[in-house]
Amino acid sequence: MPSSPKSGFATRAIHHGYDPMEHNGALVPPVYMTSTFAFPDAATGGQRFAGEGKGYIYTRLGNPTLNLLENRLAVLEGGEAALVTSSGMGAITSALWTLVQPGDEVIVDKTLYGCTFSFLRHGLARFGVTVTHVDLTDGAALDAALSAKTRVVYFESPANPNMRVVDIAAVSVAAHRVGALVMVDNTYCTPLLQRPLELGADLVVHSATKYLGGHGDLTAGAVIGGVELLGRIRMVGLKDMTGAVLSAADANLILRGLKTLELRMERHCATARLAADLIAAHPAVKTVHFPGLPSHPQHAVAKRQMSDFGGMIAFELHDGYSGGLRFMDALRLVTRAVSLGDAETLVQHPASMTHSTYSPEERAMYGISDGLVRLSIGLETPADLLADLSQALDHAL
Ligand SMILES: C/C=C(/N=C/c1c(COP(=O)(O)O)cnc(C)c1O)C(=O)O
Repeated sequence: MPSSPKSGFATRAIHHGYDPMEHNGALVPPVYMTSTFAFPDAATGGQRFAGEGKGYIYTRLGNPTLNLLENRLAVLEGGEAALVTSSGMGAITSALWTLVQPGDEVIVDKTLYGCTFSFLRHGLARFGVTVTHVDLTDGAALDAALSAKTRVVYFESPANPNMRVVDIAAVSVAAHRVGALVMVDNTYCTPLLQRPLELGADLVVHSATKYLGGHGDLTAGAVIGGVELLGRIRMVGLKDMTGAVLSAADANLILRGLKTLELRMERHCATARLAADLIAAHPAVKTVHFPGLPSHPQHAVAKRQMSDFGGMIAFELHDGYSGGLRFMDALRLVTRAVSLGDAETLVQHPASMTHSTYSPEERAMYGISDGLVRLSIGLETPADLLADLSQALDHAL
């Protein structure tokens, strides 16, 4: 096997779990574009359904291309097992439908991606699950909210869109005192910058649509954690509750994306630092939310649990939403679009776009102001990007 668990991140991302000499010398893993798998005889078919012996049955239950991607993601995140889904929401809902039942409680951070917020508030809550929003940057608030009914503590760090950073190790210690599971959405960081399982979390989820795929050409998700939990999430949440199966074609694109993940994240991070400094210095800007700035309220936590500060920036202009509109519409290189983690730098307005699932009152309560603008810093030549941001900010004065 070309790589070992002791190999570096990029080596494992490129080589883990695949040896060309076991596949006719094919450098690139074969893509199993099949929905179902033949049984050598009827008895074997029944044994496979009974979970006896190895062998594939049906792609929604498992597929060699998906399994290679799952093994690679597990080793990168430091987990025992992983499963992949057709979207980030597919990963999140497959996991939560498996883990909670009526009468349980889920404690979630105040700021979440809009559809995650909506699933929790308007989905799970309709089925007798109590969803409590807590400021998870406040340890005392979490301690006061935890109870024997708490099944899961869920958060994003950094959070979409206002970049709040949650202390993963501290929340994990508190949650485990009452026997709750800790589930961290690691989309913004990727396992290169942050590995929540190593900090005490029980599960990690990703929108692999973003940095892991890295090229804006697919939607996908992933769950990584212990083998027992992942087995339950696969056979309950994914197989039956959501059916959110990933295609082998898109799994292959993510395998390709992982090969350059380390290189891409290094570039995203380096350009984002330059962009954050430029934005913070511009007279049109009131506040910049970037974990790498000393002014960030959780800068010390970010420095401790992240190896770099990522490619996402959120900021507010003195002239609020109207200033934000002028800024966004003046951009010529940056693309006005939702999503993030692509080669192309993207800009969007959370209050009217990705977080429009929140009511105005909820947005005010959960720290998503009408004037907030979100940037996903891409891979363009930094000087070109900074020039575009600078000229567009001048329009927001
Ligand atoms: C349009 C989508 C955006 N985000 C999505 C997202 C998901 C959900 O991931 P799928 O979109 O279902 O792959 C999960 N977790 C996080 C932190 C996310 O940002 C967006 O913000 O721009």
